[in-house]
Amino acid sequence: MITVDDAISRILNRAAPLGTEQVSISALVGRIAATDVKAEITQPPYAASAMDGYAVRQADVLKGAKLRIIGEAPAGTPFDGEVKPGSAVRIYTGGVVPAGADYVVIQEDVSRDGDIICIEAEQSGSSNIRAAGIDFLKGDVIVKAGTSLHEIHGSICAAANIPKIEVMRRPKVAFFANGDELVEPGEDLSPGQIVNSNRYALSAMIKAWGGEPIYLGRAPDDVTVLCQYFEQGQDADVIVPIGGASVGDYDYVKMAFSDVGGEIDFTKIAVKPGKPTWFGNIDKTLVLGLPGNPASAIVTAALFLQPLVRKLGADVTRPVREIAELAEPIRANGRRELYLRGQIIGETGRLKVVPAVNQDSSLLSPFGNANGLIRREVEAPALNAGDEVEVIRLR
Ligand SMILES: Nc1nc2c(c(=O)[nH]1)N[C@H]1C(S)=C(S)[C@@H](COP(=O)(O)OP(=O)(O)OC[C@H]3O[C@@H](n4cnc5c(N)ncnc54)[C@H](O)[C@@H]3O)O[C@H]1N2
Ligand code: MOO
Repeated sequence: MITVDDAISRILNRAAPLGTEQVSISALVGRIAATDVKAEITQPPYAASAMDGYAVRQADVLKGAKLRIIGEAPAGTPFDGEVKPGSAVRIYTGGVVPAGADYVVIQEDVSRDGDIICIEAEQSGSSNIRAAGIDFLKGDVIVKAGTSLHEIHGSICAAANIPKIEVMRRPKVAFFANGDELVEPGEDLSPGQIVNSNRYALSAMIKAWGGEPIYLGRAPDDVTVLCQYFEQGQDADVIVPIGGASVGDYDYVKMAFSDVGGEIDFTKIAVKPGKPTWFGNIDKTLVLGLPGNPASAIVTAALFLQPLVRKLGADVTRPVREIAELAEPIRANGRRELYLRGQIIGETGRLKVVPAVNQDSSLLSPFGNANGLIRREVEAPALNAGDEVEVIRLR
């Protein structure tokens, strides 16, 4: 058996970031920028009025001054003359500030009589003009390579006149559930059957980590059929078989894996839950086998699949260990690194964690509240409420 840290390094040593692809700016959320993105234009492209009013020369804006309107500059249609002393151009928010003008007096501060305006209020403070380029200049880096792209980046790129950008390719993660006992949610259960629940958490987690989950289906305990599942997954970057990882007479997954030419890297990790987790490759496709017990599948996915998916996608985010205060006492640990499910509450720096009462690796209900894991080293001593532990967030 290898340690958790060894397993993570061995997995990551085999993984290099994948290539890049272009996506429309309407589909960039959650992707990782592959290159620096430089603005194609200056924004705003011209000095623009921030208010509805009159573009004038600042030297003219004295209370009581009368100015003659010589034209208008609505947004989209610049005025092509020049504002000379004593004149004004009717302007609207977003309109191009005409030559000669360096101030916009808001319409609330003037009275108008035909072509003449009179400045009624003392002017001070802002010119109400947005200078060209106050957002960014042509050629500025508006998104750095490696940025995890969020909801607003589409608008930032659009404003910079960029309709498509280069992002890292999403790792394709093909996964299947193994076991004769499995049926899909909503089906009737015959004696001995159990609902295939792992599929849902796995699919959502892979997506959340920036991967593209591809569910291959439910494979029976049959080596020939399992071989077909591995073959179907070979276009993916990673194949994740769930279940059949252990040593039972019906745990056929690794048999099928070697029948299709798979090479094992390791077969067991000193971790609880998740001991039967195994890793290898079929040609260029990495294969990470997870145990079938639901809590084991979820915890091992978070510990081992997450860094793999993120590294393939060039996402530098990794599970972070934080310190939290125990709300309940916990027992001494044994010979495997232990990950207890727990509810992390409070703010960073003052976290508390409440361990789930039952830590059996078949249980899903504790995850209703549990949002994280308590990490316990091999042979760690019993701890009391109030003692500090390391925690890792699941969500
Ligand atoms: N003699 C030994 N027995 C077991 C060992 C061992 O070292 N020696 N390891 C145990 C550990 S630890 C684990 S974890 C389990 C995992 O075994 P498998 O990966 O082979 O998982 P299965 O046997 O296929 O299933 C275990 C359990 O989980 C249920 N299951 C499976 N797939 C799903 C799914 N998609 N959705 C919901 N539930 C699923 C399955 O019905 C079983 O109840 O092995 C121990 N045994
Ligand atoms: O290690 Mo298994 O994953 O405890 O239940």
